[in-house]
Amino acid sequence: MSDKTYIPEGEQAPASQIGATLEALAGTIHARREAGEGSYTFRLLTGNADSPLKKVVEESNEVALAAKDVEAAKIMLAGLAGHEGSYAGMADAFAAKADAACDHLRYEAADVVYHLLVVLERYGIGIDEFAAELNNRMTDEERPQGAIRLHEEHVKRGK
Ligand SMILES: N=c1c2ncn([C@@H]3O[C@H](COP(=O)(O)OP(=O)(O)OP(=O)(O)O)[C@@H](O)[C@H]3O)c2ncn1[C@@H]1O[C@H](COP(=O)(O)O)[C@@H](O)[C@H]1O
Repeated sequence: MSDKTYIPEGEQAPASQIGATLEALAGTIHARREAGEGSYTFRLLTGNADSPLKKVVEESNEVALAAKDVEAAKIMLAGLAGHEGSYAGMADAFAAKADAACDHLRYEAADVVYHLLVVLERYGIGIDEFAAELNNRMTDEERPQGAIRLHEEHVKRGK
């Protein structure tokens, strides 16, 4: 746990699926600091600083394009509304396109998260400290019990 963060006294840290997944991935990425040139993650962590940053930008762009593909398929589907009987084949095809585009969106989103975690690791920001950043933005009603927080002096409030 980073010394910039804390869990309020008397609260238990929560357990969750996405938490376990992100923690395992962040742990793997951290361990790759010692892996050597054969590891893609090692190369991103130790090579040219621009490489992982470019990947975050590139993969974020892929997320946007994938989402636009979902939108396009949905627009085509909506255009057929009320005429599905006459264009049943087309409606099925656009529905399948939208579904495949959602799969692609999820895939690219995972690429963004992986590369983002690599960037955070490169600059020594652990997964808990990142979680604390998100937790600090939540209202007391939204935030899970025991969620880790940032100490006040590390809270940034934007420019
Ligand atoms: N989660 C990932 C992960 N996600 C994406 N990538 C890599 O990121 C790169 C993305 O490159 P590309 O731009 O070619 O993207 P693409 O996905 O092929 O296609 P597009 O995004 O262009 O559509 C590929 O080389 C992927 O293998 C990842 N590489 C590693 N991991 C995790 O990190 C661990 C350690 O990896 P290594 O260091 O390579 O052993 C792995 O076991 C995984 O758990």
